Amino acid sequence: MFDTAFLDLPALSAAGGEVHLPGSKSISNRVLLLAALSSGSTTVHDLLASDDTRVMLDALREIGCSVDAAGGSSVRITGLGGRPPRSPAKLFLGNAGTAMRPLTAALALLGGEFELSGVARMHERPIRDLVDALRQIGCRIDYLGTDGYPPLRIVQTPGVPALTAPIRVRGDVSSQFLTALLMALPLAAGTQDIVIEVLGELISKPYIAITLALLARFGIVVGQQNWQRFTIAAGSRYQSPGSIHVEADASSASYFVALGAIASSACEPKGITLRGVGLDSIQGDIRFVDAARAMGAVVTGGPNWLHIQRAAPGQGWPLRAIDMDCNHIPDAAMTLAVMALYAQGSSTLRNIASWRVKETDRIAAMATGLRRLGASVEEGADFIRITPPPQARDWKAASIPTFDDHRVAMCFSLAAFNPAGLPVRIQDPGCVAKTFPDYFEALLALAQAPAERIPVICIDGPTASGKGTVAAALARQLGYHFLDSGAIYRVTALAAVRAGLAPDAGNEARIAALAQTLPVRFAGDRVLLGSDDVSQAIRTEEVGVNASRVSAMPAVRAALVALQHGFLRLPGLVADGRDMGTVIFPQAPLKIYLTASAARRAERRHKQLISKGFSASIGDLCAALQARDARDGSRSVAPLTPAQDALVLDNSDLTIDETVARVLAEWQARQPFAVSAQG
Ligand SMILES: O=C(O)C1=C[C@@H](OP(=O)(O)O)[C@@H](O)[C@H](O)C1
Ligand SMILES: C=C(OP(=O)(O)O)C(=O)O
Repeated sequence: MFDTAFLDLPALSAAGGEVHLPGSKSISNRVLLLAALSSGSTTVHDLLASDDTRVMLDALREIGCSVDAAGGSSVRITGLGGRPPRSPAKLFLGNAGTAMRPLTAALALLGGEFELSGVARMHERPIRDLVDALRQIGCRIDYLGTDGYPPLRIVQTPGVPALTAPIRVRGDVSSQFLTALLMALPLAAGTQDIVIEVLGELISKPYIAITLALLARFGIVVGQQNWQRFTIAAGSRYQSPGSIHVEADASSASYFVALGAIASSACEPKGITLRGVGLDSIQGDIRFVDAARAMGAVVTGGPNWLHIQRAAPGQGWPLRAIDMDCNHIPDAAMTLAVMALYAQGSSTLRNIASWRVKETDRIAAMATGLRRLGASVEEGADFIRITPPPQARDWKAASIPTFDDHRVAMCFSLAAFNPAGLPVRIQDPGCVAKTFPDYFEALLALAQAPAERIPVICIDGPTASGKGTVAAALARQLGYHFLDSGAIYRVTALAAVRAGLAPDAGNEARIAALAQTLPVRFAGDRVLLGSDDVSQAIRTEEVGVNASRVSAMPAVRAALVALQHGFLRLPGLVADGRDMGTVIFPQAPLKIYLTASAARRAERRHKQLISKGFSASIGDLCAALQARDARDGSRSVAPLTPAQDALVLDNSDLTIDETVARVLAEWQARQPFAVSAQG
């Protein structure tokens, strides 16, 4: 997951390949709660692992259900099965509507003392309609903060309330209130039919269809008339299906359907294939496919797969503008707002008032981001109209605020396909953890950009200048890949010695041949040679000396060029070494030559050695450093010297953090975004 302050996506040019999407949030959290209300255990396969399901699982544990890992993405839930929940309990439910609303109803009916809270935004998301419905049947629920919003306290004596009259609930703010009642009220359906009546127009109806489909899987049949009257038959009992599979998330699919619709396919495989969800999904957001087709996308599909391709020019590309009632696909419709940037004419998305009370005010958030990109946007209480930038030159390089809303972050990544070739900055990309923690990894695995558009920061410099530490920290802060070219020379030296080749001039050709196909891989902090973890082995003094010798061999350096170029991948690279800016990435937009006085570097090395328990003399270390500088600076091939366009940064009097901050400031100053990193 990218948990950086921002993620800069370079302009993307094409996309293709296959992705298996994570599980549906709406199905996962419903199944978890239904399993918790059943007797015995239920194994849930392909469960979504994200913030929303984590808070639900934590809550279920807290109230006394057992939750056991069952291999891979499966968990086994042992339900309460008629036992009272453990109480008192305080439950933190993050920003998960699918946890807050259904748990409120279930716990109010089960009885006990509970406090339900969430993140600050959850305390601004309405819950009054549900609380009013539950109070009608005698449940005691108090507001702990603002009336009508979480946090809530439930203090309920156990025992099922007697329900005679129909229970009424408003359906025009969120369908989750009705879902919550439908999932909880079977607890009270022992000897009586339970009738729920919806007041006002029910929104987001397909989510009620998901609820009914999953209740049926747990043995509860609900009759419904016109989405207004729902009847749970007397004698209904939750019966675990034993095991259940979660479909992939149809809302998450929308970003990849859109990707297929707007990105060209430069090479095979053509288009985007999605696995795990398909045309017969029980999730209403699968209807996003119809909207994407109406805009021009070429979509084919089967029971659990979809394939999407961009239409031929003039036949759906550029996309067609649409005017659509989006009430049935409230989440996926946000993706249409970004697709509208690639359409001819203005697109209007209507009947989306609920956007204003979700993770953020989504109509306002989408309008902000779209305007920053150069679109004209009109917004009303329940609609948004988007007119794309008239010409490629009217697009702007934008820093997109995401307001802690996963969908805002995911949607706007698609703006990186803009015809102006501009990068897009997504602020706080980690907010996708709500439903799709690895979204950006999945996107970047499919997206392509020409090598010259992928940014590289080169950090070259002499030994003990701190370049490795600085480069690694920068890569972490930017979410970029990291090339430790020194480690590559060390691995080459190790591999040569292991192959019986002493690092002598006579073996240059053989070592170069070995370097050509060196099976080196970096996995997090580990360095692998084939399947062998050599992270420790390459750090010995002896390997260091040998690395210096092989690195002076022109044929070896030449053999390692392609391997180093291979590290240049989306979204960008920080490369640390001695010839990154001069030889390997001469086109890099930022080259830093990091140095410090020999005396300061000797001191640093001395501290390092002492901390590892070795004794050393600063004088000797200083002399050794100077000798190494002279050797590196005078070798015939790729001598250590600043590139002509490098910025020489002497960090003799700077800490590592200060050095990183300086380089980052240089990088930021070179970015085209009109708005600052945080703004
Ligand atoms: O029941 C559900 O799983 C959901 C219902 C929808 O909310 P509303 O009914 O508030 O529109 C949707 O936006 C949300 O992401 C999930
Ligand atoms: C509205 C959403 O979430 P929640 O389940 O918290 O309502 C969403 O995921 O877009």
